[in-house]
Amino acid sequence: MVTLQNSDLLKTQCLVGEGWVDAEDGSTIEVTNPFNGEVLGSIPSLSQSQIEKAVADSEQAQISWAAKTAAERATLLHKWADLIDENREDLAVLMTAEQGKPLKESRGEITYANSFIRWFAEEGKRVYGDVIPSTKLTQRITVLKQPVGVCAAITPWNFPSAMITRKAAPALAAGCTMIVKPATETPFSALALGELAIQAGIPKGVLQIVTGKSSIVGGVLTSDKRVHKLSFTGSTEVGRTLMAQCAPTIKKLSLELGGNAPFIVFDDADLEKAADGLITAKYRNAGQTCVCANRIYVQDTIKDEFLKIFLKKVAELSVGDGLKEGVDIGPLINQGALQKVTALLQDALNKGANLLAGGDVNDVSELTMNPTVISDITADMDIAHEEIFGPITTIFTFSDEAEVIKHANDTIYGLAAYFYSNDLARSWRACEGLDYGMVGQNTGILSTEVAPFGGVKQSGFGREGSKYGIDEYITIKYWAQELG
Ligand SMILES: NC(=O)c1ccc[n+]([C@@H]2O[C@H](COP(=O)([O-])OP(=O)(O)OC[C@H]3O[C@@H](n4cnc5c(N)ncnc54)[C@H](O)[C@@H]3O)[C@@H](O)[C@H]2O)c1
Ligand SMILES: O=C[C@H](O)CS(=O)(=O)O
Repeated sequence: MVTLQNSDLLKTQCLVGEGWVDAEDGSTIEVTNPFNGEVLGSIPSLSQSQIEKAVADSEQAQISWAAKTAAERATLLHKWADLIDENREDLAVLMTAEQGKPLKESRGEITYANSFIRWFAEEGKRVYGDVIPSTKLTQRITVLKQPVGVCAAITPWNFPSAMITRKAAPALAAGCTMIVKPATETPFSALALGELAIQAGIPKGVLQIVTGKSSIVGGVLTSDKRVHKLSFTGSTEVGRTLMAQCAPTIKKLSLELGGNAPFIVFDDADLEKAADGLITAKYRNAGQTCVCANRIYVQDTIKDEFLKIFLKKVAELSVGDGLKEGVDIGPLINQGALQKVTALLQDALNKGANLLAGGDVNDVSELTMNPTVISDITADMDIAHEEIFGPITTIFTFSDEAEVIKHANDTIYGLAAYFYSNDLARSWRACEGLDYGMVGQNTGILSTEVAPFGGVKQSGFGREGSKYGIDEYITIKYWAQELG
């Protein structure tokens, strides 16, 4: 079990329009701690009719929620954020227990998740329309911006809180209501956020958190014509499925999908900073983030010097139970994840990659993989093309700038890319040449609520955070008035 200061935060029921409920047939899904396999509790597996009822309640609640002023909604959102701040340690402990990431990262995620609530509470007050000069003296043209209405969100396990508030905050600020289906691996973080939303005074039905079989919950949320928007964060494979399921009802979509980030170290880079940046970009959340450095391209003339610096830092990483202070790398989320990562590693080694560090499971737990580094990666290796989603650094070598940009872009994904260089002209060539939604220069982390987060190509579309994020939950209405 997990020990919390505020026991109200461990919710084992779903939050729907009528309040906290069990599955009508009593069915449940167990939730385990990936570090030690301990059962933390269980959550309901709601029925199709319960999800349909949630949609009806969301539609009803949206009428009065949208009738509030943006300032009134902001007050409630800030109260929600205040309660999240007050319960940050408990929320972090709950997240580490169900997801495995180190406590310091969980604390950081709660702060990051809360930043979206604070940001969009204020952005909701700036949903401005337009008055357009008409071509006729007797006509007036006005552009109104209004909330989309009932929205749905389906979110991943790797950021159990931030991926929810990155959607719910702009939706609620805009006057929409939202039904969230969190990953079944990490529901408690989502349900705790729901509890605090209710405590903040956000009316029942405005934010609902539902759990159950993905096919049942997702089947309703993607097909019900009363749901006007789906925001999905997860794998590209599932994104394709959900996009197709939403097509018959022409839903507004945001898709934040998979990544395959290149990380380029040019010969003019500060190698110490590049090594630090790569540690962050590769090993955060045990490599289980959509923006993790997946392919590391090091210019041949500085490769040996860079590897010497980097491998020293890798050796200093601490692997263990995320609930223990000082741990840098926790477990992978489940056996399937470990098997996928291990298979990618073995395939690379079988095809000639060199093992420079790690390569095995740490005996502290069945799912904790030691930080691993392999070099001499070639295009015939699966790891050169697939999203690794594990703590494996793959080192490629290059000589020519144009060549590396071409290789960096040779993927179906287009989420994040990174490069280290201090040359002005090269920086512009690299940033403009990299076909990605986000580019980090001389940094290994892009997470901030003030900038537009999202991808191109098969990493999806739509943007979250920034002044752009609220547009995903807004419709534009053009009003022509003939006064003559
Ligand atoms: N672009 C981003 O912002 C971003 C952020 C985090 C994770 N991701 C991506 O997510 C993936 C890892 O997360 P994951 O394993 O949870 O992804 P996933 O796609 O397996 O699952 C994501 C969510 O979708 C649900 N789901 C799965 N199949 C479904 C279906 N048929 N119908 C309805 N819902 C369904 C899951 O239960 C979960 O809630 C990686 O590819 C990662 O790159 C992307
Ligand atoms: O994995 C997905 C997250 O969006 C990464 S980040 O924390 O937003 O950078």
